[in-house]
Amino acid sequence: MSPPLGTVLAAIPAAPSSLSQSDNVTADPASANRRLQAEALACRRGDQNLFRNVDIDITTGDLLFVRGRNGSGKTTLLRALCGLTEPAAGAVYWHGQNIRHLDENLRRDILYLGHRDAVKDELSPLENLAIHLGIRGEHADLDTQLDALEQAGLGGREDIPVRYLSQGQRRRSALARLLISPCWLWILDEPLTALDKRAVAWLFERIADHLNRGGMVITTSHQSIDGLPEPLTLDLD
Ligand SMILES: Nc1ncnc2c1ncn2[C@@H]1O[C@H](COP(=O)(O)OP(=O)(O)OP(=O)(O)O)[C@@H](O)[C@H]1O
Repeated sequence: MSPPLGTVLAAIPAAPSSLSQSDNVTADPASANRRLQAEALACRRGDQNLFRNVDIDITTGDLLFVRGRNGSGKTTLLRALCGLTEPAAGAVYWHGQNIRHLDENLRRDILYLGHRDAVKDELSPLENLAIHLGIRGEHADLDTQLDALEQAGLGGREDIPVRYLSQGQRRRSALARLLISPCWLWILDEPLTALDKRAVAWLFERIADHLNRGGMVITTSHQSIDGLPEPLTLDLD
C-alpha cells in the first residue's frame, strides 16, 4: 500500500508579531520571519512509510490541526517538526534555519508537549517545573512557578509527588509549562487527554490567547477541538 500523501496547507505571508517584550517572549527583531516550514517531509518507522510529501507553511497567529487515524504518524510528524525525529526525506525550517541544527536561542522558541507528558512520577509538580526550566536554560521565580501551577488547577497540589496525582492533574502539571516558558511555537500532542471539561475550556482559552498575541500552535487530538479558533488542517490519512 502506498503511503498517504500529506496536504499542502497554508502559504500565508509572514506578519509582524504582536507579542511584546512585556509578554516575556524572546525579543527578536526578525519577528516578521517567524514561520515554520516543512518541505516534502517524509517519515518512516521501522519498515513502514508513514507519510511523504508533507508541506507546511505556518506563521504567527496560525493554529494547525493534524488529523489522522491511530498509527497514521501524527506523533512522528510532530516530533519531526520540532527536530526530535529525523525525517526520511525533506526538511523542517524554523525562521529559515533547519530544525535539526537550530541555534540555542531559536530552539527556545519552541515548546513540545508529548502525549506522555514527560513528568517525573517521583517529583512534585513544582519540582517538575523547575527541571523543565533547567533543561531549557530558563528562569522563573518561585511565585511565578506557583502561579502557573495555580492557574493550571494544581493549587494545593504543588508539592505532592506526581505519582499520587490523577491522570488529569498529571496532564495539568505538564500544561503549566505553557504558562512559564515564553515560546512562540507550541507543539501539543493530544493535549486534551484526561482533561475534564473545565480544564479543556481553560486550555482552549490559553491557546486562543497565545494565537492572539502572535504565537503559533500545532496540535493533534482525537477529541473535538470545537471551541478553538478556526484551524488549518492537515490530514495524514
Ligand atoms: N520507535 C519506533 N519504532 C518502530 N515503529 C514505531 C516507532 N514509533 C512509532 N512507530 C510506529 O509508527 C506508527 C506511527 O506512530 P505514531 O505514534 O506517529 O502514530 P499516531 O498517528 O500518533 O497514532 P495515535 O493516534 O495512535 O497516537 C505506528 O504504527 C507505530 O507503531
